[in-house]
Amino acid sequence: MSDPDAGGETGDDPEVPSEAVLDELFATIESRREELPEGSYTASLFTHEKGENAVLEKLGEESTETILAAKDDDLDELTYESADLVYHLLVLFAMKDLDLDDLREELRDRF
Ligand SMILES: N=c1c2ncn([C@@H]3O[C@H](COP(=O)(O)OP(=O)(O)OP(=O)(O)O)[C@@H](O)[C@H]3O)c2ncn1[C@@H]1O[C@H](COP(=O)(O)O)[C@@H](O)[C@H]1O
Repeated sequence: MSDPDAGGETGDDPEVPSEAVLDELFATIESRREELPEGSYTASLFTHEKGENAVLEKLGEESTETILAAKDDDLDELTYESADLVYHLLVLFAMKDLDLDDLREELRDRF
């Protein structure tokens, strides 16, 4: 995870109920995209010299790490790597002008 002193907003904030965490995270990602603060890892993904390939590569790495954690039955590691994976997926969504409602609608349509 990012250093919480490097500009994180959600962290362990007790004001954010767990069911709102994804929305808060996505709002933070969109804010980083708009403001591009220095020292922000998220902002660096939006300005990376590799363009969107930077986040696509991270998605590949985090997917592999998630799979390896599952194969090892390491549930703490599986949770940690899954969070990395979801975070990078949300950065990709923001890059593509998609949002969580697009994901929710797609999932709901499968009920
Ligand atoms: N949720 C995340 C988040 N998850 C993962 N990461 C970063 O994604 C990168 C993952 O790369 P690596 O896997 O190579 O790093 P690693 O986890 O140290 O190494 P591994 O053990 O996984 O190999 C790290 O730099 C993490 O800090 C994240 N960076 C930011 N956020 C959120 O984004 C918000 C904004 O943070 P800034 O990016 O600092 O503005 C924060 O408040 C957080 O809520």
